[in-house]
Amino acid sequence: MATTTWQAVLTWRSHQQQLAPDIDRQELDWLLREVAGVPLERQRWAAPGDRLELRCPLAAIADLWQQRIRQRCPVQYLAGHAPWRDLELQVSPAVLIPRPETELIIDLAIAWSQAEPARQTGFWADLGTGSGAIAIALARALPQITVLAVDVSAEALAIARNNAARYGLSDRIRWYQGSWLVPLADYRGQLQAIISNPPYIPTQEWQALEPEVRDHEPRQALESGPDGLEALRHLAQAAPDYLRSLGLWLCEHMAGQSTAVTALLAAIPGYSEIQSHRDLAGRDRFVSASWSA
Ligand SMILES: C[S@@+](CC[C@H](N)C(=O)[O-])C[C@H]1O[C@@H](n2cnc3c(N)ncnc32)[C@H](O)[C@@H]1O
Repeated sequence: MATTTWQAVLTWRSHQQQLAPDIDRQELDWLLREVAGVPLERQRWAAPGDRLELRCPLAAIADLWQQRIRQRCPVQYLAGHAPWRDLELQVSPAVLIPRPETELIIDLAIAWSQAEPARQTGFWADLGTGSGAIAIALARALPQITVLAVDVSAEALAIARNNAARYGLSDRIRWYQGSWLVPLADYRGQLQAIISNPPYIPTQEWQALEPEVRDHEPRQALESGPDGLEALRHLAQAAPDYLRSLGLWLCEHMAGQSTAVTALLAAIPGYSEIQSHRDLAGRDRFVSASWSA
């Protein structure tokens, strides 16, 4: 704990903002709130001399801010957690920082499940679980399902397990390390739904990403071959062996890949009701399909 005044915090904040005029000032405020516990929303009612108890000295936030500026490290990694839907998830450079647009995949899955009570049961797979965001949100929204969460990264799975434990979901999610559906051989023909936000960035575009992403987030969470479709192609081809009849295939993809992903599914006999879905910015970002054995 550290004691200071509002005036000291606001003077310090203005100085730190000037050190990095190109970085959105909300990122510094986020660190002040999330790491030091500064209640910035109360600022307008505070007098300059009012005292404030901080969780850590401002010097510690200054160190983090320097890492943000010099190393271009995302603030979520510096704080060690990220907000996502109504969750607060532990993150580290071993996992992708869960993105706001991915929140919609949960709404799409819930909407599908509401058409029939039977869909709200059984085994649902989250392939490439990362921080566990999708697995945890699905388990919370659908209390009768069991989620099978897979990732190739053991470090990511350790973080995902911690996150699930924090929400009391350890007995609702089973964890598997391995490639996509390979660890789920025991569930062939039984999956109610396969949900995934796989890597989908073409190799050339990965190289051109901003340093916050390219130099800090795991490459295997982002890049997926020359056309960005390697993982999605594999998931389209492998899923039919694992889905039960009328099961759901639902994946996120990059903006601009919608036609290619729907074509991948349409080329495989048995997929029907192939649909594109938009994110809140109006871009096609998800494809769903029903599998008929
Ligand atoms: C785009 S991230 C998604 C993470 C998380 N689901 C989310 O939405 O924030 C893709 C994830 O797929 C995992 N992954 C990459 N290749 C994989 C493979 N062959 N099998 C299983 N998981 C894989 C990565 O480790 C990463 O966690």
